[in-house]
Amino acid sequence: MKIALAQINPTIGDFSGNLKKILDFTRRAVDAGADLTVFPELAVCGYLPADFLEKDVFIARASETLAKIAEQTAYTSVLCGAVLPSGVITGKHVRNVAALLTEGRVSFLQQKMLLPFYDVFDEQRYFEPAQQQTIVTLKGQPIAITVCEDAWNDKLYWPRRFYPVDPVGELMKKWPQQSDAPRIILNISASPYWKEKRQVRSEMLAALACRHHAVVAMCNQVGGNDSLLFDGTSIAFDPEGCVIAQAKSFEEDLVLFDTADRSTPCVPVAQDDEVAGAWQALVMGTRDYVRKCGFSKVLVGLSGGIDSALVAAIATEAFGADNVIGIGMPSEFSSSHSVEDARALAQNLGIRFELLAIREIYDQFTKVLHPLFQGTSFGLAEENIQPRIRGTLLMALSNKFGALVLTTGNKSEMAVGYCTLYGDMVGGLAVIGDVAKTSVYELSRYVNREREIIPVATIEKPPSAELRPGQLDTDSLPPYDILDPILEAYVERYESAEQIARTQGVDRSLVEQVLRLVERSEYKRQQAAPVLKVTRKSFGNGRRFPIAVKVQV
Ligand SMILES: Nc1ncnc2c1ncn2[C@@H]1O[C@H](COP(=O)(O)OP(=O)(O)OC[C@H]2O[C@@H]([n+]3cccc(C(=O)O)c3)[C@H](O)[C@@H]2O)[C@@H](O)[C@H]1O
Ligand SMILES: Nc1ncnc2c1ncn2[C@@H]1O[C@H](COP(=O)(O)OP(=O)(O)OP(=O)(O)O)[C@@H](O)[C@H]1O
Ligand SMILES: NC(=O)CC[C@H](N)C(=O)O
Repeated sequence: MKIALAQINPTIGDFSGNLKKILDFTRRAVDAGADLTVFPELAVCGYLPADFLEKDVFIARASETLAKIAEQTAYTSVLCGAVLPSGVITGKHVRNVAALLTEGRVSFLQQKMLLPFYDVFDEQRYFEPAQQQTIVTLKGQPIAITVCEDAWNDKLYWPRRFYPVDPVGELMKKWPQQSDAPRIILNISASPYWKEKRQVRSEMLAALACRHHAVVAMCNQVGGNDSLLFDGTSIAFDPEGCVIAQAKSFEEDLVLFDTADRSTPCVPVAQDDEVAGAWQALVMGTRDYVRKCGFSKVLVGLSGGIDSALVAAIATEAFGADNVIGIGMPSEFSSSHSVEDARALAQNLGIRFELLAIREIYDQFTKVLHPLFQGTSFGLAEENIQPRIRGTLLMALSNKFGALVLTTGNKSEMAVGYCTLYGDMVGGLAVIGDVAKTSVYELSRYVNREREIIPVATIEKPPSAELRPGQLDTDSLPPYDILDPILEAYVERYESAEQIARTQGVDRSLVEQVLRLVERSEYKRQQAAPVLKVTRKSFGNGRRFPIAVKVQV
């Protein structure tokens, strides 16, 4: 049997657009000789529509779309992720299903059994889990069908946690004894990216193929949906765990393999450069967020610093130089180099660069506030007026010209609250909000791999918010090479202060000071723009903490 993995980028709720994509890919797959074309989990409506799943009209449209796909692909067989009413009265009124479409109708449904509920996943909120798994036969070939998490109950992914049931094991027990056809496990997925995820995923699926002596093929969604970035990287393994087909990462793709063909040379799993991967993920996520929200142009405040430089480089790769505008807004505390460095970056990227003066506005603010502020000394209140003026100007430009403002804060700053609410936190998308400052440097060197795009001066100058004379980030924070490992251990791995101090050889009081900053700035993160997720644990709805707390770190 020839199977095609159709790795598509659906838009959540765009039933007609997703239908068109599914029909186009099916036609292309059949033209290439496919007997069965496989689409990702929830391909009909995109992953995850969240509370839209609670609206009857949404489910009705999803059901109608699935019926249209069946009708219009009657000339072949399709396996497609869909959502359907559950028909069971348990309080969860929908099912996450893999629908097999043959001869113009839904001929078989495999409902998802394991509903992930950790990190960014919240499927138990919506879906009715399957009670059982069934082997289906297509053209005389038995097939085991699973939906994403159903194949993930594996210690390679979860060193400490397992579900009590194993859908794949259950399916294999039901495999027809008399059949000498190859064992086939198909998995339709919406498996989001984080660094190293592709490695974990392919090791896990290869292990599954060997354990059950089966061909294992996974078709993954690609594209960005808000914070979630799907890398695609759909893949098929033979029963020895050799790769027999692999789709591209971060773009739509269609790959075919023959389940019985043992002549295909075993290709090694493509080795992924994680810095390049994160770059591609950020470009794709920025492009998809902005375009799926109906924008085509973006604005970035360019300070001459590295964060805004990296965000502008990502935006230029995503939209082309003509659609990115850099705005310089120096204040009296900006270094003389900041405008030169910002201008040099804009020139290297080929983007438009405009300067707006904030000095007079700042003076007006302080004049108006003077009667109330008099007798107090210059401090945070005055400092923060500057980013707030910049934020107001960027939003005015956004309103006038319909370009989305990109937020430039990195994960380290967001972790400790080193950013001004309603100031430099303005914007629709926190492009590098899951990139620690040390990784910002890594990515910037990657941007400059062939020629200097981000000026060397920008990379080499010590980080500074330039809100008061001679200010440096290190006045308030430990150096980033000490800060970032502490933050990673606390934010991503939930290690304790004692554990961090011991394993990193850092003074316990310094660790506690940093952890207190993290806890104290949760209110800022809950008001921040959505963050593109590129690590195992990012800020956003996969990391939920209350604000009004009194906790000991
Ligand atoms: N629990 C809570 N829930 C809701 N709101 C809460 C709150 N606690 C404080 N607040 C509010 O937040 C205010 C304090 O926050 P905010 O006004 O942002 O100001 P704040 O955090 O005090 O100051 C901003 C810090 O970020 C640094 N910064 C600013 C800009 C850029 C960069 C950079 O390097 O990129 C760094 C700056 O040097 C300074 O250290 C309080 O005055 C209060 O109104
Ligand atoms: N002079 C400026 N002109 C334009 N935008 C600015 C200026 N200063 C700050 N910004 C905007 O505010 C963001 C926060 O900048 P800030 O200088 O406080 O430190 P940062 O977080 O280290 O960022 P960067 O590395 O981009 O300077 C910048 O990324 C930029 O988008
Ligand atoms: N959609 C899903 O079931 C995704 C869960 C899976 N463990 C993943 O991260 O890829």
